[in-house]
Amino acid sequence: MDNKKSLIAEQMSGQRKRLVLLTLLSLMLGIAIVSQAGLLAEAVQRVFVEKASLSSVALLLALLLSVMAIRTLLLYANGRVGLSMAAEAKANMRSAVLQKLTHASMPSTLRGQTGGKVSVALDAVDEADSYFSHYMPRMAEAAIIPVLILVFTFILHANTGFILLFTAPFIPLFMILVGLQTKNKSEEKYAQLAEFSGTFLDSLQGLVTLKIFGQSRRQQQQIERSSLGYRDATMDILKVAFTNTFMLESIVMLSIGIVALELAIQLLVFKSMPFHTAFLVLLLVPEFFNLLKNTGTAFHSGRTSMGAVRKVEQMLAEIGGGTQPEEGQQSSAKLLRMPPSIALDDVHFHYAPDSFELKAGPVSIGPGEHIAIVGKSGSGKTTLLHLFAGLLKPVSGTVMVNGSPLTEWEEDSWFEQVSYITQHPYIFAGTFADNIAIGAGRTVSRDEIKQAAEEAGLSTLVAGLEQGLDTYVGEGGRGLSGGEKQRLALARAFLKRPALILFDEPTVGLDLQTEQILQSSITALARNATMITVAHRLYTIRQADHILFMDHGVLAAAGPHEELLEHVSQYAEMVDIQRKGGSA
Ligand SMILES: Nc1ncnc2c1ncn2[C@@H]1O[C@H](COP(=O)(O)OP(=O)(O)OP(=O)(O)O)[C@@H](O)[C@H]1O
Repeated sequence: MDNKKSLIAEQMSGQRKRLVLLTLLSLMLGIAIVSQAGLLAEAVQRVFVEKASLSSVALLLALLLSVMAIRTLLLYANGRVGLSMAAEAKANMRSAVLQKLTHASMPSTLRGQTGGKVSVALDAVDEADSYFSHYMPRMAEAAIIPVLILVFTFILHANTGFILLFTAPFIPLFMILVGLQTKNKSEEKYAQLAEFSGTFLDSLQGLVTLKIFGQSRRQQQQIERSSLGYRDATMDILKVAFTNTFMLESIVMLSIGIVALELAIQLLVFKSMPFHTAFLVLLLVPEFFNLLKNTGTAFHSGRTSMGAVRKVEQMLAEIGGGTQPEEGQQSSAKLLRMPPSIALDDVHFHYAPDSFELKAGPVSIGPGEHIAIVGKSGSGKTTLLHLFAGLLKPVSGTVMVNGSPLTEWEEDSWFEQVSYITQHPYIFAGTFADNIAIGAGRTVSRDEIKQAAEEAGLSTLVAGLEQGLDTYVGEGGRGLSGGEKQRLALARAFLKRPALILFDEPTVGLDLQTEQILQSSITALARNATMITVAHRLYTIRQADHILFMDHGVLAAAGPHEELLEHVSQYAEMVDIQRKGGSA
């Protein structure tokens, strides 16, 4: 997406046809308003001044009724066009946010508070609605109809034309002043809402921790503070809105009063104009000001929307493109489903310029080899695993897969080959079966899901549940232990049959039986795959073909276990500690 062009301008340029339609509808509406006033003035003139019979004006009244009906229809059509513009724009903005989040590099996606992002993606995008459904239709009307009425009034009675010409500019002038103030306030409101949502979600997720540390009262006060901040920001906007309405009403009343006074003087004192003309002008003037007044209100909500859209733009800019390759630069080369060879060619990575740095390479992993990454806590094991997975992009150097840079392989075909079993797999709100099925990336039969659950050692657990595979898990559902979650992630992997397995071995001690189930399932899964494990258990380390030993972000040594034991003293020390402690 081109960030230099504003999000609203981008949406508008995609909706040119609807904009033309809005302009045409507004023109027709203007003609209907003038015709309605003309017909009404004519009917009143004939019935009340010329005392014509009701039957002689029947045709005129029928015509008047049809024009009124047409005017209503045109207003409805105008609203419909605005609503469809808003629906399309909101859908586009949400998909832009989602696309950015899914395609940006992992660190930039994770930056900032989740609650804040949710509030921007939902509430701020929703607020953009009124720009398209309200502001744009009113602006199209304001650009055409008042001009039409003004020209017509000048033709009928030049004095009124001059009064309108003199008083009307106060309305847009006032709108601009108020609008500028509202835009900043609205941006402030969305910043406050994002902060409030972020604090609230954080507190909900960390409720147990807060309770244990006796911090729930402090957090409650913080929520209260951010909710009051949001309230104040909203009240500020409402204050501006009420002042705006009051001022607009005053200007309109005053202007209509001046016109009415001038008409009365012309009609009664100077007797220089016929009743028909005076009445017609008096019908048109409120229409003129009503339109401008509606535009004023629309302008206010338009500016509020623009503030919300600015928040969406800011979030898109903050997520940024990361180190994602440009579109078109990505190759369409598809990987074949077979264990890949992976190599690191002097890879250098950091999360931010002055943060943790990782240097690794050259490293070469053959197809089907099983690798263990070991090292102290914080030495960069998980970061290295993410670099292998392509979840993080190196700052310099290259990750090679089957002899070509990883970026040259089609991203989808790469992730189709990979299964990543983290220590804390994410369980989506849904049934056991749904959660296992997402591993396949295709529609799978109930039998396949059952089979995968069995292979991952989940069948005893599932059999003990009243609703079996249809039990709700994840948020709002039945809770799962760490070991159960990892087995569920394994079941996903069994459905997928990956060519590359990335495994973050649990650091917490699982009971012997669970550990054995996990171990034998992983071994079965890895039979025909390349596997890279962040290893904490001596057993896993010994079983690996090669060990990558990380020390303070640097790949300090690589080779088979026995060789490292013999030649790398720090490695030997670490293994010794593990042997004494059982596991790291
Ligand atoms: N998203 C991030 N942004 C900035 N720094 C990070 C980020 N993730 C991790 N780090 C830092 O990078 C360093 C390496 O982290 P990493 O998770 O790779 O270590 P590890 O060896 O896997 O540790 P452990 O065994 O404790 O899980 C740590 O100092 C950590 O604080």
